[in-house]
Amino acid sequence: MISWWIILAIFMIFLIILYFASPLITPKALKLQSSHVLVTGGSSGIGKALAINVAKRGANITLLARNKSKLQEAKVEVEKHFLNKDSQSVICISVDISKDYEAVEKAVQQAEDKFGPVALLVNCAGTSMTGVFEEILPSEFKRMLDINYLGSVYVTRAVVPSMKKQQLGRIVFVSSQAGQLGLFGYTAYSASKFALRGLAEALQMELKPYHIRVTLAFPPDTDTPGYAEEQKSKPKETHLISEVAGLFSPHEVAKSIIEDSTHGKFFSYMGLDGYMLSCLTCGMSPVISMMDATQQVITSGIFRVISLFYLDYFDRIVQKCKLERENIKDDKKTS
Ligand SMILES: NC(=O)C1=CN([C@@H]2O[C@H](COP(=O)(O)OP(=O)(O)OC[C@H]3O[C@@H](n4cnc5c(N)ncnc54)[C@H](OP(=O)(O)O)[C@@H]3O)[C@@H](O)[C@H]2O)C=CC1
Ligand SMILES: CCCCCCCCCCCCCCCC(=O)[C@@H](N)CO
Repeated sequence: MISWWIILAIFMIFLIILYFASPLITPKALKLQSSHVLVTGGSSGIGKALAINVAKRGANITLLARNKSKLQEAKVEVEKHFLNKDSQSVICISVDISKDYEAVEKAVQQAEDKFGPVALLVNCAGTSMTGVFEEILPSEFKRMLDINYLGSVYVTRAVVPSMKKQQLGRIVFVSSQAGQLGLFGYTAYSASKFALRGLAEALQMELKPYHIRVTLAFPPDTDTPGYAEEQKSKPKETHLISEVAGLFSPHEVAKSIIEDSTHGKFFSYMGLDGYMLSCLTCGMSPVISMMDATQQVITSGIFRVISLFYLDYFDRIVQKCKLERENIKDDKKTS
């Protein structure tokens, strides 16, 4: 009996050592004061909250999006949060990141001419759509990939050369919890967000020797104009399933993304479900903190067991909604 207590005590001491040793091996936090932060999709929702967060940290900010008046409104709002009004500024560049690589490269060049090489790039521009697979237009699958995946490739491709020269930088890809597991209604969207994972994992291995760190963020449902738009056509199943993880504010999501990326973490997640999902789907993602790696090793078995209960709950939602639909059809036929 006593030997079990000794093993437990050794294990606890090991965890405590890891906890204190982790900051020594994780990269130092990148200071954003006076540096150049480029946020795609910075005119709305999570992107705008990210811009506000880095404005408070003293950064110069480039906002990239298509709609000029929305960009201008966001600029005015972001400027209100400057740490130092005399030395900081915001520029807006209107470009569609999903279409023409040359146009994206020109926009990035224009931003770097003004503020110097990008120190932190946040690929946040994106869009979502939900629906039952066979009811989604084939062109929608392409649109999701063009904006959510290729848009991030293009901007990152344009930023990396100068970042490599500086041998310093951070790159964030905003995926989603729906980029960690596939759910009813998200066939087109999830695929585009899963694609970002392959990109982020491969790219981080290339950029690590240049002291550039890549972060992959998995936000849960977040209260933004994009989310409000998504609600309009969401199947009931998708609604009931995603309700499980709750609704977060864009500012809390932005805060955690900036904290994690400035500290060079590979995963950025929110809430208990986010923590469990990230441990469970860690795969062969890079190890930045020994503390995180230990938690992944210890928890993955038990989280897999918990996930089976979640999956069963989701399957029951899908079954219940199917029956409801069939009953509605039958009622219509008989009436
Ligand atoms: N809200 C949520 O529940 C969650 C969102 N996410 C992800 O976070 C990101 C932001 O979402 P959210 O804040 O809700 O979205 P919003 O719709 O509120 O904002 C999207 C932003 O991206 C810009 N954008 C869209 N398409 C393009 C394009 N082709 N070229 C350039 N800019 C573009 C928009 O500006 P404009 O239209 O003017 O171009 C806008 O600034 C997305 O990638 C989304 O998938 C992830 C998890 C949850
Ligand atoms: C141990 C296992 C734990 C499992 C927890 C599972 C929780 C699943 C919730 C998924 C929510 C999907 C959010 C998508 C958000 C998004 O990207 C859109 N809103 C974009 O607009």
